[in-house]
Amino acid sequence: MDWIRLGNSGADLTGVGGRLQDVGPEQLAQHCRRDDAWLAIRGNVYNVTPYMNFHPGGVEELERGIGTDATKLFSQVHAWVNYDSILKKCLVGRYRPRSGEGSSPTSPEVGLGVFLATKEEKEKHNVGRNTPTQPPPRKLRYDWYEQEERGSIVLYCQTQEPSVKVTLGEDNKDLLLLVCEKGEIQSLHILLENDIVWPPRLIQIPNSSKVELQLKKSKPGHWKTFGHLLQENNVPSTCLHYSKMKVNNIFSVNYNTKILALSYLDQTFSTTPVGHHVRVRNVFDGEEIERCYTPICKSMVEPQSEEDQTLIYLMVKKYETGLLSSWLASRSIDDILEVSSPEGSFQTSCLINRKELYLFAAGTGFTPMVGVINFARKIVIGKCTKISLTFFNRTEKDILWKDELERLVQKDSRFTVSHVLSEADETWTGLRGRVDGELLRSQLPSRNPQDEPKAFVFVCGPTAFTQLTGGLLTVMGYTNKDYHCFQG
Ligand code: HEM
Repeated sequence: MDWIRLGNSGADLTGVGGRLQDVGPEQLAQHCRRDDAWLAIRGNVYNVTPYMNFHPGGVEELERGIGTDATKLFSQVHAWVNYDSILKKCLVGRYRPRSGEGSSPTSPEVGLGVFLATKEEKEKHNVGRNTPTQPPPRKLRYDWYEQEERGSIVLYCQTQEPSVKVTLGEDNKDLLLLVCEKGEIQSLHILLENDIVWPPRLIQIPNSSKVELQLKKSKPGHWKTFGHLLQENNVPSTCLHYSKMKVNNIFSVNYNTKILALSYLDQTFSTTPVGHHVRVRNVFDGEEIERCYTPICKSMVEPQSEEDQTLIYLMVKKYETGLLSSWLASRSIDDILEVSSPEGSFQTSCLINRKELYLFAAGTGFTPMVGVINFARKIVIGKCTKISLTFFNRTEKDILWKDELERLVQKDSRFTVSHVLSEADETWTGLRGRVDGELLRSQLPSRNPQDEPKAFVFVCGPTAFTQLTGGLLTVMGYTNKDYHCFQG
């Protein structure tokens, strides 16, 4: 709490005035003292000087990483720690290893979190400007083809699950596409040849890094061209950007949990990569409080409608002592919320050749599993043959989406669910207890280091649950390449 308070105090925790900059290895190495300590984790450089005395593992431990790219060390010790959230006020900029090793350098204005900024903001900040010393930016490759009723823009991305934001102007012709991946935002701003109908449909082609945006023409017919390109940009991105979103619909899940369907205020929608989360923030008595939520889908069984795609679904559990969660759970339709762009470190590439997925979730730690299950079910090449969810809750009425999970079991024979209750009543015939070695061994085969790895494990829940499960997995022979812990 003291650390959060310090972050909200307005003090400059970056030590450099908050202006984001590129940092190379030499500059990073100069900040290697307890009273002037920077370190890099997953491409971002943080000033950890003010965090030293707050680090739960102690000053000496944190000192082992300072002045260096501490990504490996950090992951070895506690890959599950949500460093980007804890250190967000300490962000100095992007880590730029020697030329050839990393991506292109940054111009100062790029840290403006343009991914979810409006076109006006983008123009105002001229985010695409490059200084003459910069190498040419990697451009987003795309293709276009059409049929009588529809046109399609195919984007060739770098990863399988990029974050994509689509905005259509009021004239229904002015189309802005923003693709955010690997710390960069690539944009295409197109004035289409003719009007289209909102919303377009975004399809992530399974097993490929291609994304297809299907545009429904307002009037069927042949277009000579797809329109003309107004601007294309590539800018590094390090910051979150908050957008105002409206509560479009509310669905009850159980006695203390709801699903809020949120929409942008204009013709915009965005996708969240698997396992990534957004933040919702609000100010209470002058203090800003935020909480992370992993967007889910409306249903794991029913196909997604075009409208569903334009909405962000958040499963919100009301915690009696949680200021933000109680506030969020009491929102009504048409209320406005502030929601961040997606963030997270999970990459679906770790699932390549893993045919069996074992998911261990406790309480709302279930929400990242929804995206993982949906993604795994879509894999065509190197298909998953087993998706096993072990879901820990206190009582039967706490189980989230119990019916939906049952429906999925009926629909997809690869999917199984085992519920484990810690405070079950006498009528409960399923598993009881908390996570321990015996329970884990009953749900998951041990990993033989001689065998080709075929299983991948996901864990999400409260910190104690995640830590304990992570430790038990290690005992069962799983290495940190075989499992991923989402922050609970
Ligand atoms: C890179 C060098 C780092 C090292 C060697 C290191 C080491 C450690 C160690 C040994 C612990 C104690 C684990 C235990 O008591 O079981 C710990 C805990 C912790 N560290 Fe770090 N740490 C590093 C960086 C960081 C950074 C940059 C952050 C910040 C965001 C951080 C946040 C935490 C947190 C939140 C815990 C408590 C974890 C928990 O209880 O699950 N650490 N660290």
